[in-house]
This record gives sequence, structure tokens and C-alpha cells, in this order.
Amino acid sequence: MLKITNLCKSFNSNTDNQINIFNNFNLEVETNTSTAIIGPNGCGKTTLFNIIGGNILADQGNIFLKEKNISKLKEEERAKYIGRVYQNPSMGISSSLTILENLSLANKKGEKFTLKKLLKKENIDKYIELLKDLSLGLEKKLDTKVKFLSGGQRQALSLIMATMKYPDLLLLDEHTAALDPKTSNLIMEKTKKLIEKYSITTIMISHNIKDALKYSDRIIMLNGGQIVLDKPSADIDEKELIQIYIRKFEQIVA
Ligand SMILES: Nc1ncnc2c1ncn2[C@@H]1O[C@H](COP(=O)(O)OP(=O)(O)OP(=O)(O)O)[C@@H](O)[C@H]1O
Repeated sequence: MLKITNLCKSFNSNTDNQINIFNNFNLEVETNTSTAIIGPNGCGKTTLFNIIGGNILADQGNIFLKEKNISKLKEEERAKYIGRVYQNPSMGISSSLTILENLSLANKKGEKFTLKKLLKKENIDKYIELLKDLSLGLEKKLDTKVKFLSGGQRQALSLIMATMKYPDLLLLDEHTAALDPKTSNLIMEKTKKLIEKYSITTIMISHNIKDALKYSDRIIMLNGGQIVLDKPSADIDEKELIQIYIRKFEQIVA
């Protein structure tokens, strides 16, 4: 359902600082699967997400989502089909707006709206149900500004905002990396629940090998803009994967 063909991307092209990230990169991801992408710092993971999400354009190549070529669509148009949660709990969410306002904005993603229409509380029951599902008590804080929420609460809210329009693809960019271990586990479990509930095709970037294996069907290891390992998660255990990682990169991120 997601198909990337012959992707090429360089930064600072034709300068002394040219960085070649992807050179004829190809990837296919099946519908309703969960893929984890691991790989060392700077190997191109976030760049891949930025290209899929339309934050940056590829130099060459095509991206098909459900057979539709989205390569030339603007970021706002792709947002109708693609949800994203970032590593930084303040990205993808407006700190100075309330929970209700953020949810209302997410609910109108990809649509034209007026401010009056946006703030209409017509969908409040839906928001309350979604928040109740998180079991974090956020449904009682609809009028609280997001800047007063903890990192974990923000990531949970970001998850709801990224999935409430049932995207064809969910991109999780190290979305628990800034959280303490307990909160990280909590958010991973909430993520799993949401993905399963809505059957969302997901790609997750993680430096946490354990989580990558536990929460995905497929593991892809990237290096130098190339896939150097591609296996069903069930076919590899944590120890083996860490050993491969060390062998390939001579560094460990467990
Ligand atoms: N807009 C940009 N302009 C110039 N160089 C960039 C830009 N975005 C990314 N890069 C470079 O491209 C390379 C890949 O970056 P990217 O963020 O995709 O790596 P990553 O695998 O996500 O790393 P990490 O695990 O640290 O998040 C890095 O060398 C980075 O400095």
C-alpha cells in the first residue's frame, strides 16, 4: 500500500558540503502492518519520513499511497492521509492552545474552515471518548493549555490527533524517545491499542531495539540510505538483532 520507488535525495547539492542520503531507494509496506526502522544517527530515517510526509521534496522517485501517487502533493494535502507523531513533544501540537482547540484543529485537518466553525464544540463528545480511552484523565482538562501538560500527556494527545481521522499511514518518529521509561512504555501500549483499534498501517523509527521488536511485524535496518536488513520481527530476537547492529555499526543503542 505504501510504495516508494527509485527515491534519490541529496542535501547541499553541487556544493562541497553535498550529502547523498538516498540513491535509488525502494520500499514497499503492506496495509495494516507495523514496520520498525532502526539505524545509526544520520542514516536518513527522519529524512525518509520528511519525504513521505511532504516536508521536503525528493530529487527523484515516486511515492504511492494506496496506489495514488502522492509525490507531488503538498504537505497539507498529504496530511489528509498521513498522521505523524514526533520525538519532540512540542511538535505537531500547539502549546498555547487548549486540548479542545488542538483536537478541533486536528479534526479539521486537510479541510477548509473558519475560526468560528473550528471552535464549535460539535464534536466534543467524540473528543471526550477518545481522551477517556487513554485513561490519563485528559477528558477533564479540555480547557487546559497544552503547555501545562507533561511530555507523556502531550505525546498521548499527539497520538489521538494523528489518528482521529483514520490515516492511511501513521509515521512515529521516535515518539517515546523523550519520555522516561515508565511513560515510554505507557505511550507504546496506548500506541499499540490505537493502531489495532483503527487497523492503521504504521512505520515507527526507534533506537530502542526492544520496542522495535515488540511493537512491529517487520524490522528494517537502514545504513547510508540503504536497507541492510529486512526481516519479520518474529524471525529475529533482541540479542541477535543487537549483535547484527554492533557488527554493522560497531556501536550499540539498546
Ligand atoms: N534539511 C537538511 N539540510 C541539510 N542536511 C540535512 C537536512 N536534513 C537532514 N540532513 C542531513 O542528512 C543526514 C540524515 O539526517 P536524518 O535526520 O535523516 O538522520 P536520522 O537517521 O534520522 O538520524 P537520527 O537517528 O540522529 O535522528 C544527516 O547528515 C543530516 O545532517
